[in-house]
Order: sequence, then structure tokens, then C-alpha cells
Amino acid sequence: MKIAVHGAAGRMGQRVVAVASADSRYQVVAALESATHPALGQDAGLLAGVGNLGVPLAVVGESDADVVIDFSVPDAAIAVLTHCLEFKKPLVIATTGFDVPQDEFIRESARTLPIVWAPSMSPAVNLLMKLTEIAAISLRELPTGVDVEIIERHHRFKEDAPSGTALRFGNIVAEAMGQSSHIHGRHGRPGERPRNEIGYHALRSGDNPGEHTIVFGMLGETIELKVAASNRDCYAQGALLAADWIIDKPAGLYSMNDVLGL
Ligand SMILES: NC(=O)C1=CN([C@@H]2O[C@H](COP(=O)(O)OP(=O)(O)OC[C@H]3O[C@@H](n4cnc5c(N)ncnc54)[C@H](O)[C@@H]3O)[C@@H](O)[C@H]2O)C=CC1
Ligand SMILES: O=C(O)C1=N[C@H](C(=O)O)C[C@H](O)C1
Repeated sequence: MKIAVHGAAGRMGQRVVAVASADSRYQVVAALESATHPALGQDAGLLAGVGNLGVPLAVVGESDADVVIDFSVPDAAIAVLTHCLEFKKPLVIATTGFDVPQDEFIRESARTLPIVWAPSMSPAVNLLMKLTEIAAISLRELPTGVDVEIIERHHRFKEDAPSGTALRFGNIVAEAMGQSSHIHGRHGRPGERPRNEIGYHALRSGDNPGEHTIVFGMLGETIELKVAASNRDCYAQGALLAADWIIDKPAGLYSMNDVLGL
């Protein structure tokens, strides 16, 4: 399968190029980057540390890619989505940090384009989302109440907070338990914690590739569900699985649950 990697010189883009180049099922035919990127024209394989692939970093344009994988920034992701709409290229969107209009544009675009969209491509993270939903449903009627807090830890370079994955965990809990208040950090004297609150806490430290802990705090006991990446390849592998899966699907908005059969 021929893939185009959008954001190819980035932390994730380089891993997608590297992991794909080591798997005979995939051929990287396009490595797409910002028009202002200093490495434009350089070979994507050399940048990713896997040797010359004969694929220079280039701006978005027509290619013979079967599918596009996007790990970039929100505005660029929307731009490449517009390109995919024009050239009818299935798209895997992994970028996070979209605003509401961008979110709505993606959903509208999926009416005419097959899109896999997930804040985490990690199989372990998406399984933990299922386990979190089970825990939330199971605990929601506890008479003494359950306080859910979401702690995410990422590398110092991450630009958005909280993570898209943390927000998705929070939405899963909110839908399962009927919580309506999402608060981000605490300071001053917020007083006693309301029962309908979900708290989010974003740690930025070192080179952590991604860690999420969902805390279910009760009176007398606590459950913590945790998933931690040791490198970025779980996301790259998941994105390639998504690319392989989406290639023959009709227009629609799909998640990693569809890709992984969860
Ligand atoms: N869904 C998932 O499994 C995962 C999602 N992510 C998300 O992926 C995104 C990228 O993460 P990283 O690779 O760590 O960031 P990064 O900053 O290393 O890479 C982003 C790349 O996008 C490029 N870019 C910026 N403007 C562009 C444009 N107009 N056209 C093409 N490329 C452009 C940058 O030059 C850079 O190379 C973030 O939103 C992050 O949250 C990260 C890891 C896993
Ligand atoms: O920026 C990252 O690195 C990651 N971002 C994604 C997110 O915002 O959820 C996924 C993963 O946690 C790594």
C-alpha cells in the first residue's frame, strides 16, 4: 500500500516513515511538510534515520498515494483534508487540538470521504477507553459517589493541553456517568469538589511519549486505570493499521474501535 505521510519531519511523522519502511506491506511515496520547513527537499528516510528512500520532503500535492496519514498541526490537518477531499484520498487524522469549527469541518467532510480520526492510534489506549467506559457505567450508581480525575503526562514539546486522548477519556466518562462539569486544574479555594465534576491535569516533563491515568476516587478505596507509552511506535503502528483498514471503506467517520474491532 502506498502512503503519504503529512507532517513527515515531525516526531511522529519520522516514526511513521521509519516503521512503514521496515514493513513490506507499506511504501512511503510522499512525505509532506510545511512550505517553510528548513528540510524541504531532503530525503524523508534519511531524516527518519532509515536510509535513503528516494522520497524528498515536499509540500502537499498530487501523488499516487492510496491513503494519507496526518500527524501535523490543526490548521495543516484541515488543509490536507481539503486536498484529500479534492483528490478522493482516504485520510487518517491523528493530529489533536482542533477547535470547534475544525472539528465540525472534519465531521462534515466524512460525509463524502472515508476518514479514521482518533486522538490516540495506540491499541492499548483504545482498549483502556473501553475498560474506562465499563468502570464508569459500573460505578455511576455508587451511593457514596465517584470522583473521576484524569492525569496525562507528555514531553515538554507538546503544544496542546490537555491531550486529545485525555479529553476523549473525559467525554467517555461524562457520557457514561452523566457528569457535566469539566475543569482543568485547580488553584485558590475552589471549595468542596462537586459530584458532577471531571478534573483534568496535564503534566509536561522531559521526553514522555504519552501516559494517561484515569482515577476513580471513592470513599475508602480508589481505582486507577493507567496506560503508558515507552516510545512513539505504538502510535505509528496504529496509524498504519488504520491506513490499511480505511483503504477500501466507503465515506464515513471511523474510529480506532472500528479499526481494531473493539
Ligand atoms: N493520534 C495519535 O496517536 C497521536 C497524535 N499525536 C498528535 O500528532 C500531532 C503531531 O505530534 P508531533 O509529531 O509530536 O509534533 P511535531 O511538532 O513533532 O510534528 C508536527 C509536524 O507538522 C509539521 N507541519 C506544520 N505545519 C505544516 C503544514 N502546513 N503542512 C505540513 N506539515 C506541517 C511540522 O513542521 C512538524 O514537522 C500533535 O497534534 C499530537 O498531539 C501525537 C502522537 C500520537
Ligand atoms: O503530542 C503527543 O505526543 C501525543 N498526543 C496525542 C494526544 O494529544 O492525545 C496522543 C498521545 O498521547 C501522544
